[in-house]
Amino acid sequence: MAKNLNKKRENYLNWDEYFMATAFLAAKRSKDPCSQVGACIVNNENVIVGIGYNGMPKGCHDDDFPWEKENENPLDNKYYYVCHAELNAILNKNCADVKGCRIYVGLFPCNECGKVIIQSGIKEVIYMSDKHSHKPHTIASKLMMDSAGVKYRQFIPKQKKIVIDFTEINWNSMSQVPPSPGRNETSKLADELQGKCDLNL
Ligand SMILES: Nc1ccn([C@H]2C[C@H](O)[C@@H](COP(=O)(O)O)O2)c(=O)n1
Ligand SMILES: [Zn+2]
Repeated sequence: MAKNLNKKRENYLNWDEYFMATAFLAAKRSKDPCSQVGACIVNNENVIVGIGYNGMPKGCHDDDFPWEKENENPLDNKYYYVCHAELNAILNKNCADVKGCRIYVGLFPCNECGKVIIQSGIKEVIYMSDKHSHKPHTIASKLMMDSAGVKYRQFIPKQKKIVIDFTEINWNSMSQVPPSPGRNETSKLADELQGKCDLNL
């Protein structure tokens, strides 16, 4: 299918999709075998000012602390140790403060993160899943946010998946389709280079 190169692309990501996808990408860094959560903080100019994911504190090695969740000794479960994505995103901020910012996060923040969000001055939470909505830590978090005037809303994706394809950058600029399947990567790459640069490989 030929691209119309005179017109603006229409299927670009909107801001919510872009920032939620960024939070989900950050979650891919998590070592938690059960739940990978990412968070992305954005200022009023739609600039990302902090990113984080759930993980062990700095200096507490991933291999030395437990990832279990149901051990009868709480010291052998992850919960006392792991830093939540929202906390890490706030602590990782690359500006003086995050006052007036919004935070995109995969899971609705727990009460502890709710407190940190409120105290940091973040004004809006955009979350993907509210699967723990019935649990006291989520209810407490919402009670505090309601009282403190922190807004929250669920992100409803228009599309279920956003694909990142590292080979896309090599596709022919006149076509939206990837190189035809069934040939090895080297010959596809040669075709692309020839089409773009006429190198006569
Ligand atoms: N809003 C949230 C909720 C949870 N997390 C982290 C904390 C743990 O690493 C994991 C939850 O573990 P599970 O009980 O599902 O095994 O997710 C977070 O970072 N932010
Ligand atoms: Zn939390």
